[in-house]
Amino acid sequence: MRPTCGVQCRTATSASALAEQEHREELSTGLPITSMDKNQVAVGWDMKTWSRFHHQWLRDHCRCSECFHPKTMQRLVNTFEMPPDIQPISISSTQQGLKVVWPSFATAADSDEGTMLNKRDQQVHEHESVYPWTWLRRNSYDPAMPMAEKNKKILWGSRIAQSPPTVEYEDVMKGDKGLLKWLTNIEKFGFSFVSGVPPTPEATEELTRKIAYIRETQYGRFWEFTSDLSKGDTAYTSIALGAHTDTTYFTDSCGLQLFHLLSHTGDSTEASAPSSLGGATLLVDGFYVASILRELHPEAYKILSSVRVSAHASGEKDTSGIYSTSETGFPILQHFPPLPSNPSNSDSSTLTQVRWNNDDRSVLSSLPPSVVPKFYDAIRTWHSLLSSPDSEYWVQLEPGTAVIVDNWRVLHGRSAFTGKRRMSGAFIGMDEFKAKARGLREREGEEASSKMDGEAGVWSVYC
Ligand SMILES: C[N+](C)(C)CCCC[C@H](N)C(=O)O
Ligand SMILES: O=C(O)CCC(=O)C(=O)O
Repeated sequence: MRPTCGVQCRTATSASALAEQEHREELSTGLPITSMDKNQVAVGWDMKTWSRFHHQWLRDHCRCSECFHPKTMQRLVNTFEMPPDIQPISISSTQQGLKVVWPSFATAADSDEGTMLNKRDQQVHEHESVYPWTWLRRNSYDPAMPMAEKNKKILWGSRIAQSPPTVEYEDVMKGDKGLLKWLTNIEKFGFSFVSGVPPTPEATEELTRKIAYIRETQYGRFWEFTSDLSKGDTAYTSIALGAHTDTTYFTDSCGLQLFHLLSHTGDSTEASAPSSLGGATLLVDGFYVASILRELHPEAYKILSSVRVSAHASGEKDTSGIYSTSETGFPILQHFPPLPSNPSNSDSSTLTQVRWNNDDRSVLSSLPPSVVPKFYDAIRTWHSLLSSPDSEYWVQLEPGTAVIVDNWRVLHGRSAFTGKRRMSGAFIGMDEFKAKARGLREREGEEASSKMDGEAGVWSVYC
């Protein structure tokens, strides 16, 4: 017997009579007004704001437990068994959301021979879907109704030093609330300190894993490094490193990077103040600097947003081989959707990633000759803004305070140093970071109004 969709099914005649009665009610209940024609359902959010949803879109997006697996959150309804011209038997506004009664058709659950209903039974069992209003509004595509971004980015310059975003280690380790605060800091500012971290590799790794599993690279998983050239990269020296993002030579650059200075002592045995030994950390908000570049040097902005730059890492070529993006290259400033050739201030392209490491930049071999001088002018302008006192935030890390950066937005660097310096940290993938933040947010119930569990199925804001 085919499982029903967990709600009462009705025969066609009673459904339309009931819908008529419900329609009269909805006008008096302040619920969104609904109507339909042969292709779409219209939802009136207020007298001026309407959304339209194609019937097949609605049926394909039913989230009841028969159409959408309640645990795996994967589609079960067979999109391709659904008649392209499917039409509701009835629609109505309810407190729970838009209710639609559909004619039945075979679904994935029915594809198994043993459960196929005979034709008569199929006609009796309509299928009822309920679409929560907030889910519908968030997923409106005609027109699109993007919800106000909850955690708008806060761009910053050197003055962030006055009150840098910080969370307590204890809070992060204690539970979801503290962890979400940390991740929200990263979403807003592109970085966050964590104070009170035991200055050990073990505690630092455990802290990192509160977000997600570590992204392993040619440098290992969780790393401790010092100036011993144990790996073929200048990070393993004591020279100064200008503001850069890491792994520009990966198609998918690492999303987050955590740093925790475990110790820094002079060459001789007496104690020495870390600051006298150098090794200060530099942070720069690449989105802040890009916003200035776009405003003051639009031509340079366009070049950094269009020229495809390749990068490489070949310091471990005997073991990990040669990483290179020379086949494709990526723009220094990546947008979604891609920046149009003649960007206007009003265009909807959003800067999504800064990919900049001048030390790892490979041979420029694909630029038209006429563009070469313009490219150098553009990166010189970019570099001058990145390295301006207004952009640079210098901080002397100390054991006990870790810092994590969004490696797609915030550039980091360091001053040269002497003495024995042990830095530790790890990379985390951008997808893993975002997935964790979404999961915490849903669990925190911040989207409670968009989520409904129970008979009508499981509704999540994101899927
Ligand atoms: C962090 N750790 C020292 C392990 C690796 C540093 C990698 C630095 C490399 N030039 C890049 O930009 O990716
Ligand atoms: O040693 C540091 O403080 C930073 C090193 C660095 O820039 C990197 O690992 O990418």
